[in-house]
Order: sequence, then C-alpha cells, then structure tokens
Amino acid sequence: MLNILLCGCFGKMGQIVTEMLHERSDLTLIGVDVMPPKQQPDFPVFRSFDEINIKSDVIIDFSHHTMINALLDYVERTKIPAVICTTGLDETILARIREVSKSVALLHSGNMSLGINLLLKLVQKAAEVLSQTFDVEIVERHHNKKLDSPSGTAFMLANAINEELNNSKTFTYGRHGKDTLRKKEEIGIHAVRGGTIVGEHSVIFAGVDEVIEINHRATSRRVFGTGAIKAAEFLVLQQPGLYSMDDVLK
Ligand SMILES: NC(=O)C1=CN([C@@H]2O[C@H](COP(=O)(O)OP(=O)(O)OC[C@H]3O[C@@H](n4cnc5c(N)ncnc54)[C@H](OP(=O)(O)O)[C@@H]3O)[C@@H](O)[C@H]2O)C=CC1
Ligand SMILES: O=C(O)C1=N[C@H](C(=O)O)C[C@H](O)C1
Repeated sequence: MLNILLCGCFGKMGQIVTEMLHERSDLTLIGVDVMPPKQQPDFPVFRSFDEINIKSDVIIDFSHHTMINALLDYVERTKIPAVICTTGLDETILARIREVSKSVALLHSGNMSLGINLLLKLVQKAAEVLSQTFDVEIVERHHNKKLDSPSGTAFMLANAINEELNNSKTFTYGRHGKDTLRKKEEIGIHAVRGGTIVGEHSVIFAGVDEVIEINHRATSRRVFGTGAIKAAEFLVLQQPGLYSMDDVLK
C-alpha cells in the first residue's frame, strides 16, 4: 500500500489523478492545495506543507511554479521522493531540484506521456540526420486556461534537439515584424492557446522542397495521470538522484 501526497489536488490534473488513485485499491491519497475545496473531499487535505501531519510515501505534484520551493523545503525535511510534473520552472528552481536530488529521489518531467517520451528520441534522430539543411520549428497547442508558455514539453523537445546538435541552436519565441529574416541557428517555438485542447506538439523539419512533421496529440489528461502514477511507483524504490520518464519507461 502506497500513500501518495498529491500537490495541486484541486486543479485540472489534480482532479484527474484523484479519480485515478480512487480506482486503485493499493494506493491511498492525501492532498495539498491553496485552493479551497468546492465540496468536502473524501481524503485529508492540507492548505500548506507546514500543516501536513500525515506521513506519505511519495509525492505527485501538478501545481504551479510558485509552489515548488515550498515543495522542495518539505522534501528536504522529510526525504519523501517527489514526481514534479509542474511546468514553467525557471533555472533557479531547476538548479535547486538538481541539488535536492543529491539527497532524495526526484523526477521532473514536463510531459508524463509515453508518446512524448518516444517523440524526444525520434526528434533527436531526425535532428542528427537533417540538421545541416533543415530548419526546425516547434508548434504547441493547449487549452485557454494554461498559464505558462511555451509549454514544458516544447522546451523538452527543443532542448533534446539542441543537445543532439552540440547546443549550437538558439530559441526564438514566436515571430512578428517587417524585417525578421529567420536565422539558420534558430529553433522557432510557437504557442497556440484556445478552447479545451489537452496538449498537442508538432516538430517541423523544413528543408528545400520537403517537410517532415512529427506530431503528438494528447486526447485525454489521463495519459499524464497514468505516467505520473507509474513514475511515483518507480521512484519510491529508487536511491537519491534525479530521474527522467525515460528511466521509468525503460
Ligand atoms: N508534466 C505533465 O505531463 C503535465 C504537466 N502539467 C502541468 O501541471 C501544472 C498544473 O496543471 P493544471 O492542473 O492544468 O493547472 P490548474 O491551474 O488547473 O491546477 C493547479 C493547482 O495548483 C494550485 N496552486 C497552488 N499554488 C498555486 C499558486 N501559487 N498559483 C496558482 N495555482 C496554485 C491551484 O490552485 P488555484 O487554482 O486556487 O490557484 C490549482 O488547484 C501546470 O504547470 C501544467 O503545465 C499539466 C499536465 C501534464
Ligand atoms: O498545462 C497543461 O495542460 C499541460 N502542460 C504540459 C506542458 O507544459 O508541456 C504537458 C501537457 O502538454 C499539458
């Protein structure tokens, strides 16, 4: 039996993960969220990490970038492993995640789906073969309630391609103007926001007279929930360190 602390339990992803945890008799749940509940939940919920008085085995976080420092304080204090799915994290927080992972098992991924984690490998292969002559552009589409842009997944894809190309690329976010000629070393990253789109990512390799486009479309938030729960079950068995979804899915 694993007791999971769900951070951001009343958010869109928090509600999905709650539903999924309720479907499992071997997993129990406590929650933490700044949002007051609309109705009394059937699991214990705390308004801050300082108030938590029940021990959990592992944390799943789908919250907000401003929550992550408090989460890491709690993790450092309790040594409870954490799966951090929140996106929009700046370099300072990412550096702190790396530091804290020296003493406790952490996993941070901007996308918990199996498909995107395969896509990361496919775009690296495409970049290796095509980079000299093809321009790379990434387009991501999400619902109109998403706070951060570009998406965490778009950054992961751009970083994976750049890593394959010895970090020779710079990122250009959107484009407008009258004399803005595209530079060879750019990776263009474009964010579309509208309606209830769950999450779509296209990586475009555009060459002379031919285009390769690799797409991923999430049609339900449950793919992220499934990945997060799988990651939590994996992480609880690991030594301190920083893990990725690739480690989980191996
Ligand atoms: N890695 C992955 O696969 C995925 C990652 N995500 C990421 O997870 C995060 C949550 O997504 P989603 O559930 O859609 O978002 P929501 O806004 O629906 O939920 C976020 C929850 O966190 C709470 N929260 C805690 N602290 C804060 C704060 N300081 N400011 C704002 N909210 C706070 C919110 O409360 P309140 O509303 O009261 O502010 C809300 O209950 C995002 O960063 C998103 O990009 C989402 C899907 C998949
Ligand atoms: O906020 C979302 O909804 C999502 N966020 C993640 C991201 O920023 O990449 C993953 C997914 O696409 C949904």
